[in-house]
Amino acid sequence: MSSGQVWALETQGLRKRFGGLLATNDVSLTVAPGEIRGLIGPNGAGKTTLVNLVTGVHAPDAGDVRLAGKSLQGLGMHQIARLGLVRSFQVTRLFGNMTVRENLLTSFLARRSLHSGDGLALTDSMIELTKLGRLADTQAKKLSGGQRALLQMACGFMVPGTCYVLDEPFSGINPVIKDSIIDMIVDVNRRHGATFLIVSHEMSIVRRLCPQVTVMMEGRVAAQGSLDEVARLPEVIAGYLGKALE
Ligand SMILES: Nc1ncnc2c1ncn2[C@@H]1O[C@H](COP(=O)(O)OP(=O)(O)OP(=O)(O)O)[C@@H](O)[C@H]1O
Repeated sequence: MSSGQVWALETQGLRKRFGGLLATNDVSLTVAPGEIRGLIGPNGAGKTTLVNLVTGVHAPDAGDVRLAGKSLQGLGMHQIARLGLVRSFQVTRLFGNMTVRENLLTSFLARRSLHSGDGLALTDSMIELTKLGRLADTQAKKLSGGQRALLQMACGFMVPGTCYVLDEPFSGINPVIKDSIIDMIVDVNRRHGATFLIVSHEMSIVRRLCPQVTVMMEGRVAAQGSLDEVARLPEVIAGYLGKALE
């Protein structure tokens, strides 16, 4: 990469202390535009803290976050989201009495001021991507848990994000829905050039989705490379207590 590279997402020396514990300790990483980056590491490594710092849930004690070259210093969660950094969709609320289609359209309309696009067309394309076509006019409360998770994620993609940060998007989700979520991420990445930072413990999915992963351990970036490269590093193996990254 040339030195003039503008990263989709960049953290510089991010530090966050909780009492005596440095949850993130000088974390610097760069994610290129259109990349799908994995963020892995053992329990307690600081991954969620990093996500919270990047998305403005926590203010860092030191360091900075840049989105497309612009510092996010001092900005709150909502301001950051408005700039196009969109967080995991586990928190997106669905309206149980509304249909799948209405939920998607509502997500679009709630952020209408941010769009230049056509809400109906985007809704149709999300219904196609999620393969929820048969259920498009079904109320959200009648969906299975997995289908609801899929719809929540699709609602998140109705936000015009340039960079999506997904924290454990596959946890507790059945394999069929997992595949649909993976397809949706790949499609949003290819079609809209969106950038992703994905925290996951599911190595087979990380291997499929993420050409490069960043490994965090004890609050620091311990390694970066392809999953197979980093899985061979002694310090990574030791950090996972000798368990293979499978
Ligand atoms: N709000 C908080 N107050 C105090 N300690 C916290 C807080 N949030 C996180 N921590 C601590 O910071 C460390 C890093 O936690 P974090 O949740 O970021 O790790 P993680 O890599 O996401 O772990 P996991 O994979 O288990 O979710 C842990 O020791 C955790 O207990």
